[in-house]
Order: sequence, then structure tokens, then C-alpha cells
Amino acid sequence: MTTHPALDAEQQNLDRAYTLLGDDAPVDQPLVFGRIDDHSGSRYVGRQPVAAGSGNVAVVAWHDPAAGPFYETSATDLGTAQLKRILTVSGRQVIALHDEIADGSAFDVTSSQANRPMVGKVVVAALEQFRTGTIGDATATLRPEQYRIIREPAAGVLVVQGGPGTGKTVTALHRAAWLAANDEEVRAGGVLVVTPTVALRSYVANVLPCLGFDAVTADVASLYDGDASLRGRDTATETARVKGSAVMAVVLRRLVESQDGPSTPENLLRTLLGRPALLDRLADDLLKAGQQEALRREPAPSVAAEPWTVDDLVLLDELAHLLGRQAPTYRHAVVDEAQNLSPMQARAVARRCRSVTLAGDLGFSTGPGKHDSWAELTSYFAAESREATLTLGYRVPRPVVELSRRQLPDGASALTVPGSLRDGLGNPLVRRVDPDDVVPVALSAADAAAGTGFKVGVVVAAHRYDATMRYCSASGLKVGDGRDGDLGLPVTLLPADMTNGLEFDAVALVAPDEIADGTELGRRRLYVAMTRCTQSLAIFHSEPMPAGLEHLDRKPSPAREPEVEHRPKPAATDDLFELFNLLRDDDRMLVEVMIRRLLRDSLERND
Ligand SMILES: Nc1ncnc2c1ncn2[C@@H]1O[C@H](COP(=O)(O)OP(=O)(O)OP(=O)(O)O)[C@@H](O)[C@H]1O
Repeated sequence: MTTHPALDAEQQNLDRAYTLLGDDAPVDQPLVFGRIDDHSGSRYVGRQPVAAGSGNVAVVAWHDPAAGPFYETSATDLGTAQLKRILTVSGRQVIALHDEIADGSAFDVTSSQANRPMVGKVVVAALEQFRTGTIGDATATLRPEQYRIIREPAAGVLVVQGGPGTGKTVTALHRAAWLAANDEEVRAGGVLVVTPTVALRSYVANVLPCLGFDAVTADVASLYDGDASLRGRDTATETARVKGSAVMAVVLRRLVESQDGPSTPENLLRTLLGRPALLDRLADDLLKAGQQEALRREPAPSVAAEPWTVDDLVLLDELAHLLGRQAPTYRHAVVDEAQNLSPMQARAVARRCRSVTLAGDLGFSTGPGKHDSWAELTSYFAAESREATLTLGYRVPRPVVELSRRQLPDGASALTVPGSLRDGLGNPLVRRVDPDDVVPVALSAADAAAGTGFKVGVVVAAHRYDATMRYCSASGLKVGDGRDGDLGLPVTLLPADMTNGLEFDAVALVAPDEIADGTELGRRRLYVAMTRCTQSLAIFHSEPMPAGLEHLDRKPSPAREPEVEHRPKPAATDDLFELFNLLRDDDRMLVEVMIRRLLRDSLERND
């Protein structure tokens, strides 16, 4: 039962549209999410079209150009719109309306205070209300600057850049869906979506269905479709850097040309990495002695046993190409977190597509190499390139933006530090504990947050990952293995070099000093890890804080939990769970840690 006449009217319109669609109506997503009334009349915007008939208002699909005015108008650019309404629909029920434009005027615009973006409050409210936080939700509230990028023609290279959480992924994926719906060649030739990590591939694969189109997804390592598969990691940054560098294309070409008989990419690469004299002969003028040394690896007993790394697989892909193997091709590709592409990786993507959208920010590359300009990457694609920039932050709460920006070099561009639309849950929580307790305390805090319905990411330095996973299994904690792309559980564990592109309600950071590692690359990784949350960030440490966060050592921010007097009065209860929930955050953490330690000790005694 609804109470507001406007809600009732919208409900009746929606009911009529559902009746007309019958069994063809979408079951897992609302049919409509917006309405625009302008000089060409009224129409709803939604997932699929419903033609206007007697008594019903037409529904146009979001990717239909007829939905354009819904996206092109905003509280600051009214056009001819009389009404721009965002509808929140749950099941088949209209539960809320937010009018960004009503009676031809902006209904509710936030003031343009310094660092407060000019966006209707209604949009912010719509962002927060009844949303699952997936990219599909953003379809309802795409902003004009995003929409313009989405509608750019497919041809050439389009770079979509912007700081963390500005909607680069949202925009690039909507663009691919838009092209698939409106460009015959793209529909026929297909779209490939490439991510740097398995974790991000899994995230993207989960959100694609809500955009209503099919694309092939691949992480960089899985582009190569030969005998070898990912088994190892280049732990030395220099090794990954050399393997990814452009000169390797020349070295591999020389390698293939130096062969007499037939060979496989796997055997060629094993030979090259295992024979210093051969490498020196082929790369003497291209790689310094130290760089050659960084490549050196004793061949494993068999191809299957070789610890193939991401960058090895990219080299194998180049070799396969040189040996005449054809990789599958697509009309368009989207590369997310493209700043992390090495030159060799860019070549592998370029071989597979005729046009490409590169989404990323050069300022926070977390790969082994760093590019100073997009031209360094776009030059691998045989096409004209152009750049578009997003500056409004949709994900990261303001206090977290403020704290994380301290990881960036002085004078970091506005691009890298976006304005933020969200307040989140206030200041980050900082806890200093004993070294042995850092992981248990962080995990129990994550568990507690997950118990309140949050999706939580726990981020540790890469070298801590395996031990932390073992600790979770030993203490019976169910935690998703983020390194393998397992993002389905309430709590996901991630190494700090794999958080790019991901998003959680809450993030628990373990030992930021280890993540920052005193290096520029480490600080970028810390920055990226901090900017993964939509609501809250908690930092757990035992050692002094790394550069940029030292102020938290001396004067830790108070926990955001209110003081005891604001809490509900304890009821007389003997229910342990209820009693436990009445504790303050800090006490609850403490009790949890004690229980977990007791459990761990008893497990160890039983071993
Ligand atoms: N117009 C929008 N309306 C509502 N939500 C949006 C909008 N644009 C982006 N978002 C949301 O903001 C969050 C961040 O978006 P997205 O992941 O695309 O940003 P990004 O720039 O790729 O971030 P990063 O590079 O840090 O991973 C997501 O939850 C996304 O759904």
C-alpha cells in the first residue's frame, strides 16, 4: 500500500507496463528506474522497452537514444525537461521517488561549497537508497559527463581516466553495452573485457549480466590460450618490469628467427630464460647485464611444472603470434585498470581488437612499471586516441579520501584526488595492537562488520597472504580467497597488489607499514587499498605508521562507536549472543580476540 499520490500514480503505470510485458518482464531487476517529461512527452527509462499503448506510458531501454534527455539533463543543466525522476523499485513495488527536476526547475541542488560537488541531493539520496552497490544500479543515476563518454563512437582508442571511484569501470562497461546495442559492427564482432587480475575479472563478470549484454572477460594471464597456465609469481619487481618491457618483442622476434626447426612457445621461452649465453647473444644491445640476470630461471623438469607467471604468459602469447597462431579477435575491447598494462600486455590486447576503451588513472599504477603519459600505452594500438576525464567520486567517503591522499606525492593532480559524494561512516578507525594480534583483531573486526550485512575486504601485504589464509582455516573463519577471484563471501582476503578496481562496504587494512614498504610503488598500493571502501575503513597496526599516516600514531582517531551512554540499556538477558552485541566495539573486538586465541591455542595443542 502506498501513501503518496505520486507514488500511487507511478505504481499504476508500472503495473500496466508489467501487465503488457507478461512473461517477458525481467524478474531479477526492476523494469524501470527513471522518468523524463520534456517537449517530446513522458517516458520511463528502464532495462527493456515497452511500447506506448492505450493508457500506458512508453518505457525506453536505457541504451535507446530516446533515453538521452534523461541522462543529459541534470539539476545544473535542465534542457527542456519538466520532470526528471529517479524511481526506486523493489520487486514490482515503487518504494521511493527522487525528483531531480520538478516543474521545470532543479528541485534540490546542494550548494557549491568548496570541495562539495554540484550534484542534486536527490541524486545522493538515490545513490544510498535500497541499492545493492553493483554497477547495474548506476544505470539509473549515470551523470551527463559519464553519458557523453558512453555514447562516444567505437572507433579508435578512448581513454577514460579519473581518480578512484569516479566511475571509470561503470562508464567503460556501460559504453561497451551501449555500443553492443547501437553499433551493428560491435554487436557482430563482439566485445572483450580485460582486467589485470583474476579478482577484478571475477568482479566484472559478476556485474556484466545486469547490463544486459554478453562480453568475453579475460584477465591478462588468461589471454594466452596455450599449454601453459598461471602457476607462479614474479616476486622481484625488476623481473616483471623487464618481462613486460617493449624490447622483449624484439628479443622474442630474434629468438624465433634464430630457430631452425619447429618449436612451441613454451619450449622457446624456457630455453631463453634458462640459457644466459643465448639471451646475451639475442639481447646484448637491448638489455643490460642486470636486466638479463633478472630474467634468468632454471627450466623446471616439464612445461607443466614450470612456474609460469602472468608476464611469462604474455611473452608466450607474443611467441605464439610470431609462430603464426591466430588469437581470437573482437570488434571492441575494454581494459580496466589500464594504467597497469605493461607494453607487452598492451601488445597482446591490441592484437585482439580493432578499437578499445582504456579505463584507468596513470597516478596510481600498482604494476611493476609506471607510465608517464597515456601515449606510452595508446601507441601500441594502431588507431587515433582521445582522452576523457571523470572527477566526481562516487565510492570513497570524504574522510577516507582526505586520509588516503596523504599517500600521494605532493602536488598530485585533481584527477587522482577526486571530489567525493559520500560521507560514509565517518573517520577511519585506527587500532594499534600487539604484533601477534594484528591479523586476528583485523579479521574479527571484519567478521563483526560482515555480521551487520557489510561486504568486507581484508587487505594484507602480499607476503602475509598465505599465512593469513592458513590462520583463517585453522580458526574456522570463512574468508574468500581474493587472489583466486573468490569474492562471494561476506569477508574477502586480498593481497595489497590485487585490490585494483574492487569495492567493498568496509575495508580492514592490516599493517599499512608492510603494504607501503617504504617504496613509491608500495605507497600507491596502500592508496589503492584505502580507496576500496564505500562506507568505512579500519586500520590495524603494531609497528609505527608509514609515511603520510604518522599523525595517527600520536593521536589516534577515536573509534566512531558512540560512548556507552548512547547505547541501548542492557536488557536482562542470558542470551550470550545478545549480551555480546551489547558490548562496545572495542570490547567486543577484545572478547572476540580472546576467544579466537583460546581456540587457536587449543587447536595448536591438539595438533
Ligand atoms: N553515476 C553513478 N551513479 C551511481 N553510482 C555510481 C555512478 N558512477 C559510479 N558509481 C558507483 O561508484 C562506485 C565506483 O565506480 P567504479 O568502480 O566504476 O569507479 P572507478 O573509477 O573504476 O574506481 P577505481 O578505479 O577506484 O576502481 C561503484 O559502486 C559504482 O557503482
